[in-house]
Amino acid sequence: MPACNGSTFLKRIRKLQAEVWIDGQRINGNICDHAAFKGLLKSKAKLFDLQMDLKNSGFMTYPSPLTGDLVGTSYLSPRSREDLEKRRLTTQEWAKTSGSMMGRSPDYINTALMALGTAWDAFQDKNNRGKNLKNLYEHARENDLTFSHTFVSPQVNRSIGYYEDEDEPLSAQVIKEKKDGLVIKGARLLATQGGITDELLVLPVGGKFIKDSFVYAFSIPSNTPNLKFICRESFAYRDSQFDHPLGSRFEEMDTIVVFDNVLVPWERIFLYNNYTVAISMYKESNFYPFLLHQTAARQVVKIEFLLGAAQLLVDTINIGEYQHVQEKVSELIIGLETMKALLLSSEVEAKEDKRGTMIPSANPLYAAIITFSRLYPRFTEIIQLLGASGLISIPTEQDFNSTLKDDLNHYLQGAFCNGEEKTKIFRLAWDISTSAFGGRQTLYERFFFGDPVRLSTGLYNSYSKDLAVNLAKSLLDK
Ligand SMILES: Cc1cc2nc3c(=O)[nH]c(=O)nc-3n(C[C@H](O)[C@H](O)[C@H](O)COP(=O)(O)OP(=O)(O)OC[C@H]3O[C@@H](n4cnc5c(N)ncnc54)[C@H](O)[C@@H]3O)c2cc1C
Repeated sequence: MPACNGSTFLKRIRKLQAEVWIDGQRINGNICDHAAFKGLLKSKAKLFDLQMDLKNSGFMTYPSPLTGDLVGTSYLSPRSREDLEKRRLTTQEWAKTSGSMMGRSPDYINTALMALGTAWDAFQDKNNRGKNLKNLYEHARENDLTFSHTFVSPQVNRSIGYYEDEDEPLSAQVIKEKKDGLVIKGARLLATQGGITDELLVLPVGGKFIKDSFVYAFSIPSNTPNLKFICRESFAYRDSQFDHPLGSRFEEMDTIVVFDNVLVPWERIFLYNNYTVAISMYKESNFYPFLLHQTAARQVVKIEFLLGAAQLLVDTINIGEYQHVQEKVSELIIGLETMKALLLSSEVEAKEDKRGTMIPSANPLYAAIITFSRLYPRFTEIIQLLGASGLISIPTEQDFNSTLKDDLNHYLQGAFCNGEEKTKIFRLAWDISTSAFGGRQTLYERFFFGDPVRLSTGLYNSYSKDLAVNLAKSLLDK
């Protein structure tokens, strides 16, 4: 089955029956109907329907190089700037359905698989691990699979000198080699959407003190025996779209992943005990530029959404004449235009690599992700500063369906609308900026791509500063 629609996707997830725990209980039955997941899964299903919509078929799908059947563009290995544009448009078309509140729409990890799978030869060894990766990429693309992923070890002790040396494994590690595969025991953080995607992609954790038993990468079905996903508290705590316009539809859930002696078949492993590959794999596959290109495309839509929400607040209580309000909204406009410029510049400066893959330029994309991790918390703050107490005077749908309706419509009216219309807008702004769902979004945009401090260090170390230094030097003695 190539590119699929929403109902095929939901059928697969329903059948999966992965071991997912929430509030101390293992989920039995249809996870697609569970209060914590049903909103998100319905929203994800709509993404698949959108890609199958004929009016989008020009850019959201392309003919598979294996079969000629249409497959999803997020799997497209770009050969030209036009391909990069197609990838960007696909991401943005999906992002618009949620105002980019679904950070893990399937295109995120599909992009990772595309990058790794295109460079499969770099993983090839006498055990055919590169071929395993190629098979994984093709299998995912041809079946339109969805993935969650993990590459962070438990946050136990992050000091520079810490070296895990416990009898009982903490970070997931290889504890046994068997005839049919590797046995993994221990935990990994933090798989967003863990247990509700077809597969879990497990990538090596970074760090200087990496042990042999940590040098592995594989993908396994989410329902692999002894693989547990432990959920945090759900932020989809009300069904009502009026009450929780975002949380009720786009709450993605984050999970701790526990490998309780999980057997990973050899054919699923594309890296094991090979430091050379572990160190070079991200650079060799252009993993980061591709993931950042998807990320920046999504984040552009997110700022646009926040800008729209901020302007709705301004209009609703008619505060647009104040200069500081104009300045605050302008901050969003400047952020949007900056992110758009960085994204497009990554495409203009794209270059072909030795495999003929068109690689977006990394520097503008690093600048974008680091900038965005600072902008986003400021933008949610601006929404709070503009909305003020209106963000908390937000009665529920039930209130508006009760005898209170007339009072609420009258006393909560806005400059040009009744109380119910105003509450709808302010509930949206509250769910962006102030609810538990909104708080998690802010944390997500700060950290999901890694610690922004260390990302800046990476940029400092990789950025060629010679031209700038020479320019400064040239002016020293004039
Ligand atoms: C909502 C959310 C969803 C996420 N989803 C996923 C997912 O699906 N898959 C996944 O793999 N990961 C996911 N992550 C995890 C993300 O990759 C990490 O948050 C990120 O890499 C930072 O690691 P950490 O959280 O362990 O923070 P830590 O590394 O523990 O950092 C904590 C603090 O210590 C400082 N610090 C620690 N070590 C150093 C150092 N060496 N140098 C300088 N400062 C240091 C940091 O700057 C920070 O202030 C998610 C995170 C969030 C918040």
